[in-house]
Amino acid sequence: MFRPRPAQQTAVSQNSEAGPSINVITSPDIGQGNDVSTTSIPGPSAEDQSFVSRIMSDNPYFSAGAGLMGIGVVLTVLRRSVTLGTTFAQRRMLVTLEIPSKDRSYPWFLEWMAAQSASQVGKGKKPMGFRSHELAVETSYKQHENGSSEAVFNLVPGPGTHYFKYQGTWFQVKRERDAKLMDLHSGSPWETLTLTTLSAYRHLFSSLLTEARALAEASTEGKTVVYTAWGVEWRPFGKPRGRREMGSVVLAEGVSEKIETDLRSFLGRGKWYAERGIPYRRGYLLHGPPGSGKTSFIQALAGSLHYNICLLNLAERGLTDDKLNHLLGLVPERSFILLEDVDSAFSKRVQTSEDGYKSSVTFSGLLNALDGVASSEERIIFMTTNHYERLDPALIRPGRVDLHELLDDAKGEQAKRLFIKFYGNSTTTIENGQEVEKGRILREGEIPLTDQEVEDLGNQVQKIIEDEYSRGRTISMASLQGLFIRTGAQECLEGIRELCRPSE
Ligand SMILES: Nc1ncnc2c1ncn2[C@@H]1O[C@H](COP(=O)(O)OP(=O)(O)OP(=O)(O)O)[C@@H](O)[C@H]1O
Repeated sequence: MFRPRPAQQTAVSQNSEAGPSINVITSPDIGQGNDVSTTSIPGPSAEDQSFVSRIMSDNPYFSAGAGLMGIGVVLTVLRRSVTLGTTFAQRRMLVTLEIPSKDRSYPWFLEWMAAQSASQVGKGKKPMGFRSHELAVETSYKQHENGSSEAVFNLVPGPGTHYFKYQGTWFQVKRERDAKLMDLHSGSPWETLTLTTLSAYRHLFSSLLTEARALAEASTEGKTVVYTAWGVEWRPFGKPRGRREMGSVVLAEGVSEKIETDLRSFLGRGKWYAERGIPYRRGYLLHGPPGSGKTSFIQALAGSLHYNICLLNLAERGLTDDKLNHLLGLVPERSFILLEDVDSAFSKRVQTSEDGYKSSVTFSGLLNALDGVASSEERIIFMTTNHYERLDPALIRPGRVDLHELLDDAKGEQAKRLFIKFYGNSTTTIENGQEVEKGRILREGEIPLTDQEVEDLGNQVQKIIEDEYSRGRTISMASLQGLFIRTGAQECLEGIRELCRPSE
């Protein structure tokens, strides 16, 4: 039976060693008998490559793609090595210092940079300046001897990258502002300064920061810094103020000396307190009518002892017992804590203020904060009030308030001393921290009085005040000061009686 034979037959067989191979069975022309020849094509392993390369060399698209891919790989490797190399070099050769805006050295550094460029400008040189196109302005006020002040504009690096040279070495400063993060206390955006220089000069960081700190301290030297509470921390309020000389606050005889002596003796007894396990703190309460010199005296006393003042307003919005406690535990060194008008802080608390606000410091919270943890750290608290009678006895018991002192309306001899301070021929000022006697500056058209004339007029002032006092009328020291500023020595005598008021 005739069986038609396929002209060509393909079969796949398993090549035991080299994997599957394709056997192509080709038949010779019909009529040439049954001769069958078999050709074997190699499998994908060893032979695979020649197969792939054949396809690639035969196909121009494949070969071009492979070429491009190769270049891409090489470039990626190169790029990566450059990045790694740079990072490595940076790590080995450069050093960076980060100063966040929360750190105390942050304003010091900016002030230092401003001072560097300003001092160079002053000398008529090119500003030291930093190489930059992004500047920010810091305005400060310079006080002249005659009391007038002038605004000084200092250019500091704004957000961006800047370069400057310090002790012959280049530094890069990057000032970055975070648009999303905010300093909740100051309300200003979170910022970071990053200083970079060569590793070999890393020691210059500390000398640069030391210089910046010294500059900041020099600007407060001989001045009193007033701190106020910003959230849970103390921040300087305005520029440091020139010290007020003690003699400029005229109190009734012996009062000033009594408080000063008490405080000085306390300051020298830290060891004594520690040995007995007594908390090292002292409280003072100055009470009396408005304008009797309570705040002025505390300022002058702080200046004379080279102390600063932490001013706390108990009725402040957002102040809670916890915050108060925290703040009193973090008072900057050599500072008095000043609580003004302590009475009103608590009478307001019961009521609600006009805008419906209620402060959340409680009376017991204040007592706890005043007592604090029994610490060996020095704590000096001054409180003032116009209404002594309204104070809760718990607030002013010994241990919380150790010295109560009345600063009253003007007494006769007190008014005379103030008069002589204003119209006498010499006046005391503070220069380089020292009290210096100087001739008084006369106002325009004023004829100077002899010492005897000043004394006689002073006696008359004393007599008027005593006379008024016997009639139950008094005048505050602040009103007298105002009168002496406005009028001449003779003229003021007439004005005193008018300013006297029935005493409360
Ligand atoms: N005893 C004083 N000697 C010299 N100046 C005084 C005296 N008392 C008040 N003054 C002047 O009056 C002004 C107000 O004084 P100060 O604020 O110290 O008074 P105060 O007693 O704290 O008033 P208040 O109770 O209203 O807070 C200041 O400019 C101060 O110079």
